[in-house]
Amino acid sequence: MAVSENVERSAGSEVPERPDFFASLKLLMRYGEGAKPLLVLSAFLATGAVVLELVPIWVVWRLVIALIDGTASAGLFASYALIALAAVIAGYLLMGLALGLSHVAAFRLIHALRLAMARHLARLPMGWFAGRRSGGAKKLIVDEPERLEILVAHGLPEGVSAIGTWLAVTIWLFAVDWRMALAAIVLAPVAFGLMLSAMGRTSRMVGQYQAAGERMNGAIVEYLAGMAVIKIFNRSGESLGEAATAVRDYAAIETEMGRQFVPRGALFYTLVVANICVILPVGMLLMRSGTLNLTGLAFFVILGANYSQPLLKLFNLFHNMAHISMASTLIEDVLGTQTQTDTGKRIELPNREVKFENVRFGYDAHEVIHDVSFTAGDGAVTALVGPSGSGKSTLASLIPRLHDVWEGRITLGGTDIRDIGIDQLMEEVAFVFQDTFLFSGTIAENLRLGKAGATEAELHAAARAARAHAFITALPDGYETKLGEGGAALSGGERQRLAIARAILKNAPVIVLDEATAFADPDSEAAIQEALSELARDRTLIVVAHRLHTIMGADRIVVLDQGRLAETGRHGDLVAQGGLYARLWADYTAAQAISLRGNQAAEAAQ
Ligand SMILES: Nc1ncnc2c1ncn2[C@@H]1O[C@H](COP(=O)(O)OP(=O)(O)OP(=O)(O)O)[C@@H](O)[C@H]1O
Repeated sequence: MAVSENVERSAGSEVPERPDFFASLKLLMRYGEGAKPLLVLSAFLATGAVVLELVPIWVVWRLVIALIDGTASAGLFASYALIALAAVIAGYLLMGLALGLSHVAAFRLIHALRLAMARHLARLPMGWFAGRRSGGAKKLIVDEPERLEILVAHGLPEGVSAIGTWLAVTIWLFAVDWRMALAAIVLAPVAFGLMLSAMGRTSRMVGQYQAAGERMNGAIVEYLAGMAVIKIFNRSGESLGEAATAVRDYAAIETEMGRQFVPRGALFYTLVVANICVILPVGMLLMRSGTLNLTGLAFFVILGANYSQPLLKLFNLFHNMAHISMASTLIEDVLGTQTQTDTGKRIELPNREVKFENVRFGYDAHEVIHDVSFTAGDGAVTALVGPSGSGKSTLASLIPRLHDVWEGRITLGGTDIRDIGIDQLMEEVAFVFQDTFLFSGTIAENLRLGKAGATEAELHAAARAARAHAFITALPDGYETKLGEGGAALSGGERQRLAIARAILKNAPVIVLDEATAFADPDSEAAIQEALSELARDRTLIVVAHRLHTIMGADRIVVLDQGRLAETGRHGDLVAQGGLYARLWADYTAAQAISLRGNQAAEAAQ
């Protein structure tokens, strides 16, 4: 039990409170295979560029010395000007090249991360998805890796070169005069201390910021997705209110983070370039004492006052570091979430009998399936029935391992489904959902999800068997008709028949069918029943049944009551027993009679 339970429980949508400042580096080491050499080269080139940026400052210093010495001439000025110009142009080119490389490296890393996340997500338990609003999950997978761009494309080359150059020049300054060098660098630790404290303050809020961002994305996606219901109930004001509040909360946190960062951040900015205020008085004192000459002072005034400038390039990086680290922490969390176990084994199965043995399962800590055992015979039709919320859909979802059982086991042909490789299990079991999901794309593309590379003849045969061919060919573009997102252009019955055609194409020996609760019209329902009979032929069919007349001929009916097995048997025997099924049947036939009378009354009125 422990493993699956942990998988389900670790799958929630918790946002960590604080970021891990080393998370980005860990991701880069693990997923940056194609990016690392480019980054090293880029940092190298960027260091060259920053060194070249210092050349004009050195040139000014040399000219000042020449002026002091009285050796300055027009030729000297011209040649130094040329050196400065060449350095500026070369620096510009090197920096361009460095940034070009670092951007390619960033895109490679982001690409590798997205791919790794997409692969990983496909193997996560469904509980992970259920715990998130779709907008929040989209933000996590699409937006968060993007944040690494600032770090990799700008932060690393500019940061490494800035710190490298700063250190090299610091050593140079100390080599010339250690007292003046101390005066030049004394403010730097204070500036960095302030910056670290600013980062610490923002990092404390970044968990809230992230959660607010997920809430905002979720609220907006839900607002747009629920537009039809909102309009019907004329509730646009209130629903917009919820989305608007989420946006305001997000903006408020962002503003507060800015307020926390800016005072210290601005002071960092000021102190980094303020060392001239220390260099000048210390230099004057040393000159007075006769231990520093004018050229020495000029050196520190010109070079010492400017050499911290490259560190300003880190400002933007520092400002964003909490967000970048949080994004990396979240990505690490996703990639570290335990996936479903997969033995990868292919097992020769003697038959396709599905057996539940003392199965327990629940969501979060709440158990909803209690010790259920039954057998769905090979090639037989087994129906799961029970009052709403009794656990029918949950039980069905355990067969293709949308979730793993907590206790007990489910076997297919005598083998625990967790021992069968996921690829094989997916070939063995087709699942037709109650809410049929159709991707935006053509009908043919949607059908081919059942069998990649299926020929046109195969598509048509499956669609005919699913009683879908006629309505497909009646569409203007036939099988090439494009469906809107989620297949919005088709009726519920048509979507269900496409899903059945897809399952027929897949030709899996076990079909799990979560029967749709309502269909648009009796014609459509009759067509679906025919399609289902085709689908069930020679296959093990497990159907979650809502309309009991459709399963009167089932080989076995499994009746659930609040997650427990209440009774099993065939329709006639169960009705005769007078238990829960008999009551459900009585309610169902009474409801049918009422709707029949309603229809007759409507017809009579016409
Ligand atoms: N993703 C989920 N997270 C938490 N609880 C869930 C989830 N899905 C279902 N449940 C709960 O599990 C129990 C069984 O639900 P399930 O949907 O399996 O019942 P059902 O018999 O199929 O219901 P219906 O006939 O209304 O579709 C219910 O109490 C339900 O609230």
